[in-house]
Amino acid sequence: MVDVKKILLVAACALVDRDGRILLTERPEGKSMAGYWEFPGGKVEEGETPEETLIRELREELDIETETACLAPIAFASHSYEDFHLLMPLFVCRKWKGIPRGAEGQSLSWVRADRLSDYKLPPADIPLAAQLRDML
Ligand SMILES: Nc1nc2c([nH]c(=O)n2[C@@H]2O[C@H](COP(=O)(O)OP(=O)(O)OP(=O)(O)O)[C@@H](O)[C@H]2O)c(=O)[nH]1
Repeated sequence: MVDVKKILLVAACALVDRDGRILLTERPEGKSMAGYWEFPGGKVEEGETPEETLIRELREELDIETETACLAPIAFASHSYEDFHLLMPLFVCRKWKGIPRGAEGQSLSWVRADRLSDYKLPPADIPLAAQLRDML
């Protein structure tokens, strides 16, 4: 039988600060891929656009507010994990209100693009880190 994997649509965001550093968040204990550093974001729920997902996730995860006009799509990941195939548009956001904090207890790190590869990234994110390094 052909192995058909479900496509999982996840929206992710590279928040970029005034010094050009990118925010990574650490996946907490108890979640899949705990200890990996990722871009904030999450699954696109039914009826949401990826931009709406990010506005919601950034509020829930980091306690900051942004808007669609501040989200620029720049790349995507297409990666097969064991249980699903991840399709993940990556947006850049340079403008938001508030100071990002780990509202769900997760650790945060502001990272220069050329240091992203020092972090343990999910396999899907490795090509994205290289693209960000070239683009930012
Ligand atoms: N947010 C985010 N998810 C990523 C990235 N890279 C990557 O492979 N993923 C994967 O995308 C999937 C969906 O992310 P999620 O944050 O909504 O999922 P989760 O495991 O927290 O699910 P849950 O909310 O049901 O507990 C996870 O399997 C996650 O590992 C990334 O850079 N950011």
